Amino acid sequence: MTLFPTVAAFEAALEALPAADEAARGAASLRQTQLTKPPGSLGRLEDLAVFMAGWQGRERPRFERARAAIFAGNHGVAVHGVSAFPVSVTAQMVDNFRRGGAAINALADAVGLELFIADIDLETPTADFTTGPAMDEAACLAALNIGADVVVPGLDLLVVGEMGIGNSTSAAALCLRSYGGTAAGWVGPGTGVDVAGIARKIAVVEAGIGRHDDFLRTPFETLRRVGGREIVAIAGAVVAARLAGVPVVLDGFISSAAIAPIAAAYPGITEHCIAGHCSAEPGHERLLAALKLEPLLRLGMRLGEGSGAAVAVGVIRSAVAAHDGMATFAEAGVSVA
Ligand SMILES: O=C(O)c1ccc[n+]([C@@H]2O[C@H](COP(=O)([O-])O)[C@@H](O)[C@H]2O)c1
Ligand SMILES: Cc1cc2nc[nH]c2cc1C
Repeated sequence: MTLFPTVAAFEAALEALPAADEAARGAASLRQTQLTKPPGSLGRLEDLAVFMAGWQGRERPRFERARAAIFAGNHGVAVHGVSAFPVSVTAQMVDNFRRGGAAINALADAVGLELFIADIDLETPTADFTTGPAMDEAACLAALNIGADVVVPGLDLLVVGEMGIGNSTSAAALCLRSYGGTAAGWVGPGTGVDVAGIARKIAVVEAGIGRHDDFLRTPFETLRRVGGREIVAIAGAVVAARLAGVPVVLDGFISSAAIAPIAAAYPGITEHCIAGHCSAEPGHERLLAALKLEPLLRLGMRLGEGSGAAVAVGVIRSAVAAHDGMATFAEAGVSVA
């Protein structure tokens, strides 16, 4: 099924984002007060359980089927020497994901996440956005729908992650356009570029935003002109998950930047999202503040590929398990008086 057959369909979805189920949230909050613990003593686990209840629309959220969708794309701006690694690594890492040898394979296994890998036209990198739009409208719509398609019926939680050499430059451009500031404020080492590499990244971000400035008027246009296919797919997956009532765990700087153009125009897009962690990429802290998301974890990770979000899923799983498995005061015969 094509959830977003046209740009207008995508924009209509953004105008009508569904809200959480307040009755389910209320029932879950009440249950939290009845469980055998002092009120509030499970801290953020309590909020997570209520959050999951609200988006799933059930007092006792399920954790039977959780999926990590990892999108991969290649970037034309990589020709400017903005990454510490060659573009060929993107496809090689996708092979590694498929063979089970990457960090995300081990981390997804550890928390019971099924893994879905979508590599998008790796042999045809997006165009260099310093000279023209990264994608045409058809390619951008196709990527949105590749993302939307990962939201299959029956999912209880979706993790979004990415792999794409050069994509931290694209992410910085999306952040600059969405939230202002300076290119230097959003650019960081990514895979580990040196000071000269950071200067090249800043120049590329400035050139890209300068080149497209007048045309970056909608989330779609911003994603199309300075985004990348894996980034657009994440945006499509996050919006599709919202329409399906599936809570989302965002990974690092690039995954979070994928929704920045949408969030700048429609701040409510983050309501069904959890920031799994705050990565070591310096722009991520600033971006999460702009998105008004408090990260679950701060582990100094900067890998991408959904890895930090996968670790955070362990915490969310624990929150749901406590909410579902604990006895109430009445059941346990524990007297509060
Ligand atoms: O998730 C993050 O915050 C993160 C921070 C730095 C790098 N990465 C990963 O590294 C790649 C982007 O870095 P770069 O230097 O190639 O732009 C891409 O494959 C990301 O998954 C990811
Ligand atoms: C090896 C490698 C693995 C990655 N996983 C996500 N981004 C990555 C970038 C590199 C370079």
